[in-house]
Amino acid sequence: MTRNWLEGHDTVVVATKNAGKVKEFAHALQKLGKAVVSLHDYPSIPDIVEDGDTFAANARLKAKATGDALGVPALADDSGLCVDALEGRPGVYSARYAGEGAADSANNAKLLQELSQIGAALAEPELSDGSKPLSRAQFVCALALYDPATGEFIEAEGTVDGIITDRPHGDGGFGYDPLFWLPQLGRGMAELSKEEKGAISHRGEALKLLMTKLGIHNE
Ligand SMILES: O=P(O)(O)OP(=O)(O)OP(=O)(O)OC[C@H]1O[C@@H](n2cnc3c(O)ncnc32)[C@H](O)[C@@H]1O
Ligand SMILES: [Mg+2]
Repeated sequence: MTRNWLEGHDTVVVATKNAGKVKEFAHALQKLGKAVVSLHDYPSIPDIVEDGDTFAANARLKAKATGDALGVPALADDSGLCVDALEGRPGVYSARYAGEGAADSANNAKLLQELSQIGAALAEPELSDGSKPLSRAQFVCALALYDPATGEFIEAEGTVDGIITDRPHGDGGFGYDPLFWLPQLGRGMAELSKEEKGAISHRGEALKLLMTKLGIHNE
């Protein structure tokens, strides 16, 4: 176990420009009495090039660039969707699947279009609303917490398995959530509250592991 790097910090810097991630971290860290600030609060930090080959490498890049710029510990999240029928794509390219700066809606449309092009279909019954299960998939989240004072990282990774369906379910969450069905719950990821998503998601799992590594017990 490492010392608790967040001790003495009422605010955690999360090295992200993704508003959906900010909301989820704010919700989770509020329970520890910590507020969250993000790259939206530091517009002078230059755009960080995410050119790592893995989620973990990109999370380290974002945490280091931000922590070094601000001189305080920074937490970064690199995450994405790995779809079995697409041999793990879009993976680390999830944010720019439909092009640089693509909106979530464009990425979701591209996912359905590619799966339809290759005729992806799971040999499983339709859902009760008639939507079709197209492929197994996994959300992955790599977290890196970086301390600029020592150059050290603490890292954690989480995953959640699900199924991509041919139509959306729910309008909560962000990103690919509307197309991600959780057969184990019989609900879509975008149908879950923040609390429910945090309890089962890739990000929730990674965060729990990170907190354990920091010696913080959050239950
Ligand atoms: O790099 P930052 O600034 O953190 O923001 P980003 O949106 O670019 O984040 P990533 O580079 O980690 O790319 C993650 C992609 O995967 C998607 N994604 C990540 N977590 C997700 C979740 O919990 N639910 C749905 N989609 C998710 C998200 O919408 C992005 O398209
Ligand atoms: Mg990104």
